[in-house]
Amino acid sequence: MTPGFPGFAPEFPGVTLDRLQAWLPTIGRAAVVLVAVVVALVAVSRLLRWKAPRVHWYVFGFPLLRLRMRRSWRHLCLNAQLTGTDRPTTGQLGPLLVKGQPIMPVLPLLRRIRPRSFGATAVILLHPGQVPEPFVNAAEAMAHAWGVHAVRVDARLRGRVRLTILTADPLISEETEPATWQTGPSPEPAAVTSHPLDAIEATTPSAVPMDLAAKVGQREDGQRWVIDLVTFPHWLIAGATQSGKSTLINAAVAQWATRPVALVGIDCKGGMELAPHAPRLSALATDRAEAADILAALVAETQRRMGLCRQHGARNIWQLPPLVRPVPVVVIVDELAELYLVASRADKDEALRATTNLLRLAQLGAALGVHVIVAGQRVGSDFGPGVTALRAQLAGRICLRVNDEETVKMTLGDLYPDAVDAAQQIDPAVKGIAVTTADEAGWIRARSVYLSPEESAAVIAATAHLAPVLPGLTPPTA
Ligand SMILES: Nc1ncnc2c1ncn2[C@@H]1O[C@H](COP(=O)(O)OP(=O)(O)OP(=O)(O)O)[C@@H](O)[C@H]1O
Repeated sequence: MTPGFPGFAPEFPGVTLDRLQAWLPTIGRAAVVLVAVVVALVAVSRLLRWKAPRVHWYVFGFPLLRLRMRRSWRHLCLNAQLTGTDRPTTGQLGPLLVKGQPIMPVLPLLRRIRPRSFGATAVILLHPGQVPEPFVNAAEAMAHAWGVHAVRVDARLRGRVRLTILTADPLISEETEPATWQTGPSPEPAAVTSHPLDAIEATTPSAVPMDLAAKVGQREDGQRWVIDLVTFPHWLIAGATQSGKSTLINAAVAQWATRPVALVGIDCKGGMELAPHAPRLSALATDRAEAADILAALVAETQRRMGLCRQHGARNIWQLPPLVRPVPVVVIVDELAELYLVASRADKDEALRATTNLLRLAQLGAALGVHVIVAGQRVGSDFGPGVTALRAQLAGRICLRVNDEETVKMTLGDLYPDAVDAAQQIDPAVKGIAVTTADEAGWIRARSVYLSPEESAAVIAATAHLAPVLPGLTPPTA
């Protein structure tokens, strides 16, 4: 019998000292190869991360994230109370009815983890009896467990929730967007999108609204940030001073200015913000008395459009024959509070007239091609009951950094309660970041493009001749 290695003999029969000595070079070579492979992988990973971050993400980052998600799923569900049960939580024990926590909780299924350029997406299948709310509340816990920047939970589908996993904050980057799309597409009104009103009753192919989408920045999921007046006819923009409100409005105006659209400015801070757009505006109010007059004239114009639609049996201006169809009007109100503030009896009447007409425009305007963009540093219930009625009409919401919780809640809380936290966490050091309405995603973070005052002025100068004249309104003297 071959002399055995005493310690090994019982556990590894056949492994002898001689054999072990014979294997040593092979084991050594295998170890060297293994170390070389690991070193090479680390080097390739670092190089890719530096030179081609996207390839690095697909080759290394995403498989590691998926592994982390799968491994932590059980603990995450247990700790964040995301589990369901396949047994009733109440039962009978002798004469007693007992209620308790399930000993064998059932995990919701984490499925379809797919790589995306911004991170990943996944779907969670809910068990019967589960609701999406705990998953929405657990978004922060998921982000921590998986070591990612943020997890967005979309709970609008039945029986499942969709996760958007962002590995890093794509909005914090030194790079600026190329100027080609900052200043808008060509002024041809040919580009069209479907209009929600046409789904109700479409008449002729020409009854399609003009493209009223302004590309104003980048969303955190990598898509363009678009303010589309066809999808959401009216918008509320809240942002503290120096948060990037004017820059955002400039970016939108630069896009609408290139199309046959009438732009009207209401800037009761003496026209300081909107005056640079004056050459392209069809009217500009610089105080509340002027604002009340302009808004009254626009209500009259809205009523005229109503009559026109009635006469032609149309449900919106896009169904009118092209020859009689009026141009869309975008009314930009900068500093909403200035319309509502009241210091005297005379102020009260003027404020009431201005704000009532603004509300009427928001109520009636959508189908008649009159759109309202309302901006302010603060939006509060102390403005009066009219402000919540106005807010109810403004389906598009944008919340830049603001200074008080009430403004965040007023801007987002009624439609997207789970967006309130995200808006409160906007970093004051990074300008132009906002939480915004996003058609298919509910809400999303986004950052506006930076359009310098010179670039903005150049677009206004180049498009000044396109400013339509509206009935009852006088264009501002530039
Ligand atoms: N998207 C952006 N990227 C980079 N810088 C930006 C962006 N948006 C705004 N800024 C910068 O932030 C500063 C404030 O922007 P802006 O004037 O638009 O803010 P605001 O909210 O209108 O302030 P105010 O109410 O005081 O006029 C400006 O210096 C501007 O250059």
